[in-house]
Amino acid sequence: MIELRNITKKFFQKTRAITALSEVSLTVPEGKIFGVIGSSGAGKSTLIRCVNLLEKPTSGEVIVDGQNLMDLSPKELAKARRHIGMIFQHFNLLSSRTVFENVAFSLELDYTPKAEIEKRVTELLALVGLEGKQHDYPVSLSGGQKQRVAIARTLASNPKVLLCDEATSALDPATTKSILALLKDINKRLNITILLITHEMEVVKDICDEVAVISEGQLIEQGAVSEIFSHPKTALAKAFIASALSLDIPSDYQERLVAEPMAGKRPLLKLEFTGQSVDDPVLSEVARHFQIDSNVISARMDYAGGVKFGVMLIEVFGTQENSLQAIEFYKSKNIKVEVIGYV
Ligand SMILES: Nc1ncnc2c1ncn2[C@@H]1O[C@H](COP(=O)(O)OP(=O)(O)OP(=O)(O)O)[C@@H](O)[C@H]1O
Repeated sequence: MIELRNITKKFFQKTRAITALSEVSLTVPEGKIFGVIGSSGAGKSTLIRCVNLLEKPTSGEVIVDGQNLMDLSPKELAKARRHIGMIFQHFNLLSSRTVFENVAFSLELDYTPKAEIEKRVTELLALVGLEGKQHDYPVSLSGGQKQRVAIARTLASNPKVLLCDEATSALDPATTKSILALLKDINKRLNITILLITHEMEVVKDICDEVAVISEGQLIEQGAVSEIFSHPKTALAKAFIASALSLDIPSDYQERLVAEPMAGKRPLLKLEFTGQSVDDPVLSEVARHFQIDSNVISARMDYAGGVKFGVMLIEVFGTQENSLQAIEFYKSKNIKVEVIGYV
C-alpha cells in the first residue's frame, strides 16, 4: 500500500545542506500497521511527511496504492491525498469549530449534502467513542478526546492509509493505550493501512506488525515486530527494546540490596523473557525440581507480535546450590538471568 524507494531528503540552509533522510526504502503491505522508531532528530517527521509529499523528497519514489505521487500534477496529488489521512501529536483541530464541525470539514469542502454529513459525522463520532460530544468545542476536551476527533475527521474522507505523526506523544499512558486500541480497531475494522512514527517502543509493541529503526536519516534495521524483539541486531534496537521492558527495583529493596552474598540475604534475580524463551511454567518447575521458592517483586509481561516478552524481578528462597541450579535451568529455557544482588 505504501512503498518508499531510495528516499533522500536534503534541507538547504544558507551555507550548508542537511541530509535528513538518506536512501530510505520501506514497504508497508495493505492492512498492516508499520512503525518507524527513532530518537529525536533521526528523521521520523521528515519521513512520514514525505509519504503524502508535505515534504517533497530530493530524490526517490513515493508509491501509495499503486500511484507514484512524484509523477502527479498538483490536482492529481490533491485527489490522491484525500485517501491518505494524517493525525498529529498536537491534534491540529480548528478551535472555532465544534466537534461536529471539525469532523464535517472535509465533507463540506466536498459539497456533501447536509443530511449525508449529519449521518456520516454521527457514525464517525460513535466509531471513535464520542457520542454526545458533537456540540463541544475542542478547548473543553481532554487530549485523548481531541485525538479521537482528529481520527474521526481524517476517517471522514475514507482514507486507505493513515499516517500517525507521534499521535500519542502528548498523552498520558492510560490515554495512549486507549488511542492505540482505537487505531488497531480502525485498522482491523476498516482495513486501513497505518504508518506511524514514534520514539516509544511501547507503541510499537502494542500495535505494530512491522517496525523499522531510523538513525541519522537511515533505516538501520527493519522486520516483523516479533523478529526484532527476539533477535535485535543493532545496539539502538536493543536499547529501544530495553526501554519498553524496563523495571525499577522498589525503593525498600534498593535500600537493602548488597552486591555480594551474605548470611541472611537472598538473591534478587531479574528474569528477561524474549521471543526465544520457552513458554513453560518455569517458576513452578523450579520450585518442584530445586526446592526453590520465589517471591515475585515486580513483573512486566506482555505480548509483541504474538510472542511473549517481559521482565520479572524475583527474590529467591533456597540453598545456594539450589539457587545456582535454578539459574542454570532458567538459562536452559532461553530466559536471560541477571543476579541484581542480595536482599
Ligand atoms: N525544514 C527544515 N529545515 C532544515 N532542517 C530541517 C528541517 N526539518 C527537519 N530538519 C532537520 O532534519 C533532521 C531530521 O528532523 P526530523 O524532524 O525529521 O526528526 P525527528 O526524528 O522527527 O525528530 P523529533 O522527534 O525531534 O521531531 C534534523 O537534523 C532536523 O534539524
